[in-house]
Amino acid sequence: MALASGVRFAERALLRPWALLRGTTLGRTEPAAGGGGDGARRFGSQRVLVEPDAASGVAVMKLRNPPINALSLELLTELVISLEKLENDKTFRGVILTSDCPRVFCAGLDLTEICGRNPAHCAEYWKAMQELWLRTYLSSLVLVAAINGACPAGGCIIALSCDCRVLADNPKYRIGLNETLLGIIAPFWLKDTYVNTIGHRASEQALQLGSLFPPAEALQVGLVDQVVPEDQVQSTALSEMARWLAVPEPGSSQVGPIFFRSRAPADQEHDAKGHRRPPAEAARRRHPELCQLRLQRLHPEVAAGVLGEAPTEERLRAVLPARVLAKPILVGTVALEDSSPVFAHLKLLRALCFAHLPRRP
Ligand SMILES: CC/C=C\CC(=O)SCCNC(=O)CCNC(=O)[C@H](O)C(C)(C)COP(=O)(O)OP(=O)(O)OC[C@H]1O[C@@H](n2cnc3c(N)ncnc32)[C@H](O)[C@@H]1OP(=O)(O)O
Repeated sequence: MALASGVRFAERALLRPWALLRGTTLGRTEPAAGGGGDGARRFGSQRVLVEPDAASGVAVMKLRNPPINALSLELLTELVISLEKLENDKTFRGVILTSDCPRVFCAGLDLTEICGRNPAHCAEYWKAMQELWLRTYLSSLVLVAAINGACPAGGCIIALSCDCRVLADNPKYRIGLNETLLGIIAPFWLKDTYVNTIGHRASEQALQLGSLFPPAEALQVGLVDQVVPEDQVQSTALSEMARWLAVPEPGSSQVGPIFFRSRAPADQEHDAKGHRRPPAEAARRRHPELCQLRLQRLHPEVAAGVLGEAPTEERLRAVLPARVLAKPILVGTVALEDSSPVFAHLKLLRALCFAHLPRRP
């Protein structure tokens, strides 16, 4: 009986997906029907505005770090805290990520957090960036990116870690991993996600060329799932969310991680008997290094001594404590062109990645 009514509910939801999301709008918050208004209360922080709707179990999270939503340390931290709060509240099953700044979804890393800053600050910053990735990539919530502006580099990283991407049809809103053009090579965990999303050859080309795709091309290559007129981005994101959440329990609470990682190799997704692994475990198998990051801290020796001097693997090995070196750590995640004076200080990133990311088994 319960099963039958659940199926009927799902059918209704598929026919009218937005019905699941009554009370939720973007840009304003309507009282949740029958919810006593509790779901309509906004919360958040200075740079992240959260519009929760308890009735639908969906929250809209808006990045609000004008003018371009650069990922400052504060924004990264506030995003992680907001996501954690929603994840810990079992009322919520989905989050729509969008921008509160006109024309820009997110400009990526805040380069002022890296250029000319001391190693300790860079270490803290890079760790925060990785934490955000972990929080989104391994999230048990369904994440939909409502991309209502330009979405380069770190902005694209956030979008890629979502289950679904809806992009506004504006030729100025380009999306992609353009790090190469800044002299940065994307970390391998990012490369893997690109490959999972748009395929091997397309990723190879896009990463090497630092391509930023206009909407039509982004859709064609599979980087986004929908391109819609700008004024329909939010409503489309809500419809997409409803579609994902319409999957009946218990699957629906895990549908994001399962779908997101379903393109991982079968041996990561299934055990020896062919049974599907829980999504979190599959993710950990696919990206063990991401999970280890939680346990690792940048060692003071690294922060203090090596970073500013164009570190090499050998020099890092000479400095790092033996227990860290028990696992080889060279991943070559970020390489930088010394010839670029603007980004000269970004060479710090290289050491940070070395220090944080163990080699893949
Ligand atoms: C492993 C590595 C992982 C990630 C790597 C990264 O994320 S590196 C960052 C890469 N980001 C970019 O390449 C984006 C560069 N910015 C842009 O393309 C444009 O600024 C953008 C986002 C399309 C917005 O264009 P718009 O015309 O609206 O603004 P404008 O270019 O005039 O910029 C306004 C001011 O913001 C400053 N700024 C731009 N990007 C960044 C940034 N990433 N970090 C810090 N500051 C940034 C820009 O210089 C302007 O400053 P102002 O003082 O007003 O001149």
